[in-house]
Amino acid sequence: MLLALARAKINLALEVRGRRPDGYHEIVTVLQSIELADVLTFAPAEGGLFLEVSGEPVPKANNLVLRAAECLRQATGYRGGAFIRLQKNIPVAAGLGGGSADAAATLVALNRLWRLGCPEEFLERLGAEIGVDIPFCLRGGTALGRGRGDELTSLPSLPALGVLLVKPFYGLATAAVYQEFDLHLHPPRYPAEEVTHWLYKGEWRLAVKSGGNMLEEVVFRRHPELRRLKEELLVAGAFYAGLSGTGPTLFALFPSWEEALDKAPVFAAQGWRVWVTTTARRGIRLFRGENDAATFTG
Ligand SMILES: C[C@@](CO)(OP(=O)(O)O)[C@H](O)COP(=O)(O)OP(=O)(O)OC[C@H]1O[C@@H](n2ccc(N)nc2=O)[C@H](O)[C@@H]1O
Ligand SMILES: Nc1ncnc2c1ncn2[C@@H]1O[C@H](COP(=O)(O)OP(=O)(O)O)[C@@H](O)[C@H]1O
Repeated sequence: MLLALARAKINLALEVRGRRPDGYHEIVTVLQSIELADVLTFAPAEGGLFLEVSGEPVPKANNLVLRAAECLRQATGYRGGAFIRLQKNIPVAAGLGGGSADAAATLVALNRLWRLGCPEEFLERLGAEIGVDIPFCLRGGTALGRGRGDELTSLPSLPALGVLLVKPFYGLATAAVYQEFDLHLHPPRYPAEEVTHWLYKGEWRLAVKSGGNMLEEVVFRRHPELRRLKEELLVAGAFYAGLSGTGPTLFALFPSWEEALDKAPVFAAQGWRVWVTTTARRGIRLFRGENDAATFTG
């Protein structure tokens, strides 16, 4: 049996440079892994792929875990199956890349469980066909994403900073936010370039403070409560506060986990969902466990 931790991501910066002929958007983004993670277990099975889900509500049908497993089987011609359990801790449709993290963990774990020996680059390419954030979730740490967001360059790591995640009870669909972005004119901004510049200089404080997300304006226009929330997170002393991906989660960066924890109750008391975590240097972690295939209910 294998156990995998699938870490979520935040976007320290996100620039949208325009639409591509393939319908996607050309973006430049700085992606950062965080310790908030889903937990998945994998055991061999005959006769197909079986998934059990607990925790945050996410549909089983068309789940990215099953999509990733099926893609790996098709790409390699492997015939065996797996029992997979997903304990969903990362909120869904939140801008935190939870589904991509699960798909990435599935590719890594099944590659090991099924002894396929696929190289990392192969898994990254396969992952990119399923979702553009999957290559980053495989690699983890801090990285610059170009193109659709899946052409990656690893960047110097941040120290372990405290991360306060604050989310409303609704989710937002990625495609809908990008579509809405196209309806408006946006002044060009280059936060990803700035963050990257300061990270290479070893100035992580300046790096995180120069972050920004060009999708924020369209999301804030429809959800002015999120604009106010961002202001309050900054007033609470965050180095930086902003929308992660297409949202609706806002993240705020603090010098330590304790300081992020200290601020959390204020926002929880206002009725937001909150999580306290830290930045992470890795994406997926794999552990070998006891063989408990027999205890699976499938
Ligand atoms: C915005 C970001 C930033 O990291 O993350 P999330 O907010 O989704 O977490 C990513 O660009 C999303 O990543 P991901 O959620 O994996 O996207 P996909 O499933 O591949 O694409 C969903 C849809 O979003 C739109 N899309 C996605 C990426 C991109 N560069 N341009 C787009 O226009 C397309 O309409 C696509 O069909
Ligand atoms: N394992 C999974 N975890 C989360 N979402 C999933 C999963 N499988 C499929 N989905 C679907 O993918 C969509 C995006 O989910 P998610 O990755 O959580 O959001 P985001 O792209 O905002 O980071 C949702 O509509 C959800 O129903």
